[in-house]
Amino acid sequence: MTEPRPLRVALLGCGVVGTQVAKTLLYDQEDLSARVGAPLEIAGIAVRNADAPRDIAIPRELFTEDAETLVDEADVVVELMGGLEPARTLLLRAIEGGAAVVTANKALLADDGPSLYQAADAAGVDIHGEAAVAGAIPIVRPLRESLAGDDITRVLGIVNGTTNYVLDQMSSHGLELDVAVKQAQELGYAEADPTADVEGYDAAAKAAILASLAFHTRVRMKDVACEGISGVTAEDVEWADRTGYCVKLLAIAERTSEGVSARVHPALVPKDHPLANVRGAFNAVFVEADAAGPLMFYGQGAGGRPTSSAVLGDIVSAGRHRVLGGKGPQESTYAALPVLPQDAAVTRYQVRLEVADRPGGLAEVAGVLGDHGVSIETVSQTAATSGSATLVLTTHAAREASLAATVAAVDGLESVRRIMSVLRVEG
Ligand SMILES: NC(=O)c1ccc[n+]([C@@H]2O[C@H](COP(=O)([O-])OP(=O)(O)OC[C@H]3O[C@@H](n4cnc5c(N)ncnc54)[C@H](O)[C@@H]3O)[C@@H](O)[C@H]2O)c1
Ligand SMILES: N[C@@H](CCO)C(=O)O
Ligand code: NA
Repeated sequence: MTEPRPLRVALLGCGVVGTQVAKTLLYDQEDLSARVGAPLEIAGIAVRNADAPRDIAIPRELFTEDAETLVDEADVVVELMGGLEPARTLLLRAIEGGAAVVTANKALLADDGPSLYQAADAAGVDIHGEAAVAGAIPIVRPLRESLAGDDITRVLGIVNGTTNYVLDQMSSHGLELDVAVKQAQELGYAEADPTADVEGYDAAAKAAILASLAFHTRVRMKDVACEGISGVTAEDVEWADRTGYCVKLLAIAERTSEGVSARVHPALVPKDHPLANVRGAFNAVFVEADAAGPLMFYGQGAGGRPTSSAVLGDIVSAGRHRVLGGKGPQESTYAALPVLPQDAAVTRYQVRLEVADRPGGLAEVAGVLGDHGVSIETVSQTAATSGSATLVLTTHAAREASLAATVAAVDGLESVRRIMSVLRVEG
């Protein structure tokens, strides 16, 4: 039998994730090749500056500044640069040239996944993006393949390691938000511009990908209602703790009788809920499926080495298809369900107010909620400074739109000095 020809892997980008992928391809080459069924070789690594100082474990001759020529020579192109361009153009070039594509780029997949999937479909090549959602955790493949025979109703997850790390540090060590973000950058969790993490855009891209996979419906980044953690204060985290909750940035994708919705926002999660115990940069994704019931996926959602695990799994998968024939699953959007607007979301809320500590104040607030059809589940009042008190109300499930109108009306009451926070309660 003739020896299969080597598969040439082109890496685009050599940062936190790219460096780890390159090192494993070089040093675990024998095992990876055996799993693929053909020798895997690095064709080259495209970087901005081939002379920049880099990890000495990677031979210098692999670096090139000519990404286009490298793409044209490869069987599998692995994009680890991030950003929309030139990533999109290079991947389309790779696909059109007949190469399989692996990417960790959730921003690109959530913004323009359909063009890439359509191009891959037309060219008959694989496109894989396991690392794009929840880093090392296998979640894309389980949704696309293992659960393809079931109906998913809800996906609820902590999918951004940086913000989970930051909220955890604020809660357990009393750190300020910006100090904790710096640490997350140093640990290799944050995006090149950490605003994408802090403002929830990274989680929103992942929510769009999760919703698309779960509901067989095209959900793009622009469809996801997004609020990050920049408005979460040390006081919010402290009050959450006092009232039995943790603050977590959640990505939620839901199917209702009207359609599908996807949103990202900070939320209060009860301390006894498993999501409350997801610490540091770890991620967790809950999936509720009709027949399977609840499923939980948990693991490291960020960092070079954990993320490289998902990328390498995709490289092996794409390589196997090259050797054995066949190709990975295509995009599935046949259900084409309506994508619902943000104010259709229904959740419970915790509203914290500073009120004048005088008779009738609580009744006035309760009256406004009642007038707006928002029902109160629990209420507690704590005396604060002289003459004022902190009122913490938890509501039963209410529509986002009713709650917004209620909060505006409460703010207008004479007895209310300040709306301290309005946080959704999930889980
Ligand atoms: N770091 C993580 O924990 C993690 C986890 C999951 C997914 N991702 C995704 O993986 C991708 C890479 O992330 P990272 O953390 O390694 O980023 P990084 O910033 O550390 O690395 C990106 C590298 O690509 C290079 N690059 C950018 N544009 C280029 C161009 N035009 N030509 C050549 N090189 C170019 C940069 O110089 C940099 O070295 C991103 O899409 C990110 O969202 C990262
Ligand atoms: N910046 C991302 C990397 C993983 O996608 C995070 O913190 O989760
Ligand atoms: Na993953």
